[in-house]
Amino acid sequence: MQRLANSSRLFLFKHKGLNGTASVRMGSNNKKKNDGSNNKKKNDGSNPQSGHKIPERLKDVPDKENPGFFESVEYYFHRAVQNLIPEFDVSIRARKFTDEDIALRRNGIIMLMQNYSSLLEIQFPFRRDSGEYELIQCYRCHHCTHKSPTKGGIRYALDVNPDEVKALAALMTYKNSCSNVPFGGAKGGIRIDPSKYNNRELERITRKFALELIKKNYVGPGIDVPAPDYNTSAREMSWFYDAYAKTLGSTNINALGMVTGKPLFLGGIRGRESATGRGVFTAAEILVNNEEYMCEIGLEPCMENKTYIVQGFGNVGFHAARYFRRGRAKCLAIVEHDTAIVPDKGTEINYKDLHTYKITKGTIKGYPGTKSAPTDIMFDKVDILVPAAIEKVIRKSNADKVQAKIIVEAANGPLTPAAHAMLLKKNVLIIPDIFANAGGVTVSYFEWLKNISHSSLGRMSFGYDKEISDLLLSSIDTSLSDTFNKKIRIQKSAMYEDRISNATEKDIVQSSLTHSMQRAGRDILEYAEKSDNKLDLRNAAYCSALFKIFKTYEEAGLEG
Ligand SMILES: NC(=O)C1=CN([C@@H]2O[C@H](COP(=O)(O)OP(=O)(O)OC[C@H]3O[C@@H](n4cnc5c(N)ncnc54)[C@H](OP(=O)(O)O)[C@@H]3O)[C@@H](O)[C@H]2O)C=CC1
Ligand SMILES: O=C(O)CCC(=O)C(=O)O
Repeated sequence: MQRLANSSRLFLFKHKGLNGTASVRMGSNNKKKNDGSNNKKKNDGSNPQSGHKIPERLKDVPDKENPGFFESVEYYFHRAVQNLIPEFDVSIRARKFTDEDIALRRNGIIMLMQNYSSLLEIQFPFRRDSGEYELIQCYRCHHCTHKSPTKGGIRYALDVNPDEVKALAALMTYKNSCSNVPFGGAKGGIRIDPSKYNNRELERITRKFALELIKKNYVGPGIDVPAPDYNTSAREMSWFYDAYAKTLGSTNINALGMVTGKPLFLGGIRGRESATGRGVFTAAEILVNNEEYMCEIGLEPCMENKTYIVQGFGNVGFHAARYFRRGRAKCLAIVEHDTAIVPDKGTEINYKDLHTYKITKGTIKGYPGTKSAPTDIMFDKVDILVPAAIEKVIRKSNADKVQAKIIVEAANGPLTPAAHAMLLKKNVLIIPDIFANAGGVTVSYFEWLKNISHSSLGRMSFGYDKEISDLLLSSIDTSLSDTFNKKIRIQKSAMYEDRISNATEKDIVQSSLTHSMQRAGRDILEYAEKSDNKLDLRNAAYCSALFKIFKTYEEAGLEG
């Protein structure tokens, strides 16, 4: 298939920002032509000709087998900034700054957008039920605070460390912006293997961590709002909330908004638990239904019968797998760290049942109607690979084994920059984390809105909407009857009747989530379209995110 992307093409596009419309040339292509070697982007997508340089310390990131997680995100950040310099400058120029000031101001904002704002490291002694003491290490990082509150999950794992939380917090800043969630970015974690603690111990650890953050005014409904992530769920969020409600939050009417992903009866929202997996599927669907993109990678533009493999059968993987099945895609394997399972020919996995099986048995191994397979089955030939476990699972040393045509990054950072570059070269379509897994934080935002407005979504409008639509139909009846001079009654379909009479919060959450993903997807594809490589959706997603953050900082002013 002829690639549409062409590195020697000039792209003139219009950006309609708050300061009006500006024409900008993107990337390196606005350079005059020479021997052709100088004015092209490099294979890794970086664009040295833009005037913005990737810092020397990050130069070898795209070659490393195991780069730092934060430096990988920084590397993607700088690649995107190289593409955005002309847009940034047009935006500043419109505010009547001198040429010298434009460069200073632009570089100042770039510095703000890249670096984290603060990183809190907490250690506290903890007495186990056995009587032994341990020192528990926890972290919370606030990345960009251009919008308040900051937002991002809390994970429990042995490899939680400062580098990881910084990277995950930065990803949250860019993810929120990419999906138009009006928050800054944050992330936190506790360095424990939760499977080694009983429930009472986990509750005490969670409450202690929460209290440390509360005492320091580091979390709160308008400051920083945690949520579930790897190895945490609604249960930990309840403990977190309760620790706040019983202390500083006892006088705060918005206390419920201090954490999201809570259980329903504690201010949670319908649809949050499945939101990340649902969003992963929606992101995939947007691309899989796009004829041009499917033509580029040689696939039919429809979800039906596409094959998929999911790595990680936790919250995100479970729901993503369920939605792919609902979209009539065909599961080839589910991969966990101890095993993989492959459905017997002609059978389909009932994911809810498999989820219960995993909770009861502690593994997916032996699930009826499936065979065990080695975990490297994830590198088999498949249309869609969904890594939904942890970061850096696809690296320089195994990227060439990947045979998938599409990778949907359900986990945060599952590909290293080296793997990303190698797979792009192989024409693999990578749907990046900051877009693909944004469903979770999007619905967390809806939960926060519900909490601070003290009303479930739709509560004040369902009855009114029904009355108005009944009135509309009866006025159409009257008008048709008058026109044709006989009694005419519009028949309501059963689906309409059901939707309008039985509307629930979940309907609003799900349709708003789909709308939000579609809008973010459109913005990303617009950036991809005007770049040198339209398959590089990561770069396009970063551009989409960074421009909005840039505008926020720019318009707020930098002197405060
Ligand atoms: N929860 C959310 O709303 C969001 C999560 N994410 C990201 O999605 C990813 C998964 O999160 P989530 O589903 O919540 O976490 P969970 O803890 O619910 O699930 C993680 C799953 O991955 C499995 N797993 C861990 N390591 C491996 C491995 N090396 N190979 C195969 N499977 C593995 C775990 O198995 P086991 O149980 O045996 O350990 C578990 O089944 C993380 O990167 C997270 O940051 C992103 C956005 C939102
Ligand atoms: O729901 C949220 O606030 C954050 C979810 C999260 O941690 C993530 O998107 O990585």
